[in-house]
Amino acid sequence: MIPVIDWSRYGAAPDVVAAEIGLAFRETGFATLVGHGVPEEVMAAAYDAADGFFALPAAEKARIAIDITNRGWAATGTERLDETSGEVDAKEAFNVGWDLPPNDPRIIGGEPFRAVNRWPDLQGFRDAALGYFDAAHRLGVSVQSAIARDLALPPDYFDGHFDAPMATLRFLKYPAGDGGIGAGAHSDYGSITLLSTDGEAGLQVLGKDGEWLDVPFQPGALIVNIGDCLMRWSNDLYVSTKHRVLRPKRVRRSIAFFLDPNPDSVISALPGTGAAKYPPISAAEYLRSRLDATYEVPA
Ligand SMILES: O=C(O)CCC(=O)C(=O)O
Ligand SMILES: [Fe+2]
Repeated sequence: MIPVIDWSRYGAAPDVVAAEIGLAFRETGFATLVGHGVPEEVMAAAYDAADGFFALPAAEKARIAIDITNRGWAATGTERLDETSGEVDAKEAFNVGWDLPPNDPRIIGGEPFRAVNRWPDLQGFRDAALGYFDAAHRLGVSVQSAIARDLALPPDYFDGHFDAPMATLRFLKYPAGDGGIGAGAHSDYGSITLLSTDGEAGLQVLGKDGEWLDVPFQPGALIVNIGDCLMRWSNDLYVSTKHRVLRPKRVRRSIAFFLDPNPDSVISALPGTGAAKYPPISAAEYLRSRLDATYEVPA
């Protein structure tokens, strides 16, 4: 069961809403957010931008192919989210990262995951992508503050961990097909993920009994789920749950926003979560290790 949480109540009743999302993260790691504050027109503009991009000729998209900084186009067949399966994912994707100018000292200094974004030559694309990125980032920081409350930490506990984060906005497109896998079974890598889908079925979550359950679609809502970084940070108090996308009957689009901490954030058991089960690790090191495993598609 994935609970539906009306986020517009968070301002007036922060502790109540924090307890609701905390419970969801302890039980399944998934919730559906309505009243989340990402404007409808921002979401619509992002879908339009994504459609425009995916319709470009492959040669055009290949000019901004995904690189070590996790920005750009991932062509169909270049990813395998289920590292144990022999199947590659039938999807294509485009990633936008934390936006910086080329002369930013963090880029010049070689900080991990700091880079300029790779933009297609499409009118309005950059504004639409960054508009969605900013709105999702704001919501993500607000969800992190609820997590702090749920864990009896000061509400601003995470602020310094997400003010220049390794966040990735990812446009996804799954081609229509007959059977097979759109995105292999996986748990996400980061702290939290905010996911919008276009209503075409396919997303499934692995239940505790080992059965795959369809995630119900709610127009305009955002699915929020936690990733392995937050599971580790919370000393396994929260659970990141496996999910997958079946190859859809019709073309399916979705927009994911992966919120990973600042690169130099140290991920070690949060105060009050008991004896640490894992050694400390920097958020950048953790993300790198997970991305490397996903992209290691044998020839
Ligand atoms: O497209 C979706 O609905 C889910 C995608 C997903 O789970 C991911 O990219 O991590
Ligand atoms: Fe995922």
